[in-house]
Amino acid sequence: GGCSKSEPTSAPQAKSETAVAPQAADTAQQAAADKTPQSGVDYHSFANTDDYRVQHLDLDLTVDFSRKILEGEAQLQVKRLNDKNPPLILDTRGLDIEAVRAGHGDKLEPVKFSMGEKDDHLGTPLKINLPKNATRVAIQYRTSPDASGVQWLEPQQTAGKEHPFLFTQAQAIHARSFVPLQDSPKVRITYNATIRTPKELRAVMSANNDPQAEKDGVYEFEMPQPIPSYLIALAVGDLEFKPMGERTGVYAEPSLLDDAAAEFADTESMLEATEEVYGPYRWDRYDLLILPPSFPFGGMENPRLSFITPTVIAGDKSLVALIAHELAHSWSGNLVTNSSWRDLWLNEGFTTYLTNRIMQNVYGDERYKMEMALGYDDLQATLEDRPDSDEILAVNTRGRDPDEVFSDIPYEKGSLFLYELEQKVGRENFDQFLLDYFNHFSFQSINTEDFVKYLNETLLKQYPDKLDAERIHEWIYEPGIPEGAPHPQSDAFTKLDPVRQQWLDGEIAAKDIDTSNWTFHQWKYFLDGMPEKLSDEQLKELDSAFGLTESTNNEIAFSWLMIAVRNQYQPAYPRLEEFLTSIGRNKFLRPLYRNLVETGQKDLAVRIFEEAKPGYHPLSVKVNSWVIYGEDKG
Ligand SMILES: CC/C=C\C/C=C\C[C@@H](O)/C=C/C=C/C=C\[C@@H](O)CCCC(=O)O
Ligand SMILES: [Zn+2]
Repeated sequence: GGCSKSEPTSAPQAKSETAVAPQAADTAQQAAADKTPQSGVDYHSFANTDDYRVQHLDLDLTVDFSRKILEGEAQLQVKRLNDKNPPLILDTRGLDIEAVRAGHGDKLEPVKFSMGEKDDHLGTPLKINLPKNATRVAIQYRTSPDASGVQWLEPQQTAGKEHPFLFTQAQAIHARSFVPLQDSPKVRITYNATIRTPKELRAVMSANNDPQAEKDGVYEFEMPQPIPSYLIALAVGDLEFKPMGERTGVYAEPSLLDDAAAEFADTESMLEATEEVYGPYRWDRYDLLILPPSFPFGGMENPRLSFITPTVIAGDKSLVALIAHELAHSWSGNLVTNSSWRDLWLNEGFTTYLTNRIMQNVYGDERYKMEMALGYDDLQATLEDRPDSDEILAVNTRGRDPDEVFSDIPYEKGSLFLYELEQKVGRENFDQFLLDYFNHFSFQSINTEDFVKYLNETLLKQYPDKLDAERIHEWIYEPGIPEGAPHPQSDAFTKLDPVRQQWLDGEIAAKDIDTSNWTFHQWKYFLDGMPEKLSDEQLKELDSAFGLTESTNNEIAFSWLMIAVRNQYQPAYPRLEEFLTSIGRNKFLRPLYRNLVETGQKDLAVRIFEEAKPGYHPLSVKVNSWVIYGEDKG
């Protein structure tokens, strides 16, 4: 599968034998990428990024499904930031380092290297003694079968059941489990890759994929824009492509392709709507890759190719806000990036705010208000659930596993903060601010203090009568939500409250409620607002009137199963088991397992989890082990 250098449709380029000269990123982009954040340490990386900055990666990996490993070579182009010449320290986790060479260009000589002490959360530092002035390092290595950032799927875990599948998930600190590098979002690199696969499979990456690439077992990729390591991504499987618009298309297993292309047909409109307000799309194409159901998230914003769960293919476009979210990351997160995981809200709060705006633009005001109101309700639930320290936007992640700190606080509280700014200065003025912000920091990694400094120099200075520095500080550095914060509501929801109450009071039968025009949002609101306890009769009446146990909409099924678990409604338990063993998305798994444990049903949780575990992503095994066993059982 030769893949062209820049245009996704040109003929495969002849492959040179020596290491491909690093593609010079656009110098302005690289200069932006090299800007060291003004402050802030990344506690989740061993890399000595004050001495060296990796600028480019040339990767050459062979995919071995029989041994479940990736093996080959990573060549790093390294920029020296001083003349001290200390060892180059890189992040690894579970990598078997075979040999290391260093030097200039393709004149590389073997050099001494050593593995440091292993850390439970961070993995193992790789220390490399560099010859004076060496700027290129070549590391021969292989990954381990249980690499934390790679899932190897057997054919029966895929839609087609014939071929194996693999995909990587690097966010937050899992790139180091499949590439040795400076695994910190403060470092931005361009990359080229050669991926060698079994001939019947196709490889795709967060790079310039070529849908015409011949399935000959060798695929070449280039990512010419500097990106943080958590956005390096690879998938290999029985993948075909279907275009949806001029710059958008979908990769999926053949049996899913048509449904996925129909479900996400509005992606091009979303792309255009976002560009109109927030500036040009910098990444050439915006394609989607549909993963098998074990994918642990709704989506992952890998540049040029968002990885998407099949659980949002609902048949009615009801769950496409997820696509808007991953697309919006092309501005917030991928173009302007958090320089450490403490600052995740810069990625996710901005992206959640942009998602709501895209949904309003493409699907209208009512849907916008429902999405905002559901987000607000999720935030309230999480604020009750998390310790105060985790409610802070610039959250202290030091010494903690980012996967454990992760919640929807940076998403929904961050978005609500930006919504308040919009309400105070006016939407047009706020959009101008965001446009300027994305342009000012494009291809840079910044931290919370960089953002606050920029806000003080712009919006706060322009509207001193409308904005208050102390309140902004409270939003960012204090737990909870400031007094008087906006509370988004939806008429489509508020009119459901009396209907739900009339049913609960026995004044109306479930079958007499007109649900014919309800969107998934209204179903979710109606079900999530049910009291903690319902009688068996009530549960049976809801289920028989609305067919909830058999709902094919995974969000509706999830809300219903949460009710079924806390009421031990046995008729839904076969569906519960099928749901937990066939889907790997933690947004659904964690609350259901927690609900089972907290309602005295731990034995059932253990039995289902142990049965489902071989099919779960390593991340899902880890985070749900915490929920069920209260510790990391691996
Ligand atoms: C404050 C926490 C700091 C860092 C955590 C960063 C990442 C943690 C990792 O576990 C999650 C990464 C990927 C998330 C991908 C998609 C999410 O935006 C959506 C998750 C919910 C869903 O499934 O829709
Ligand atoms: Zn996101």
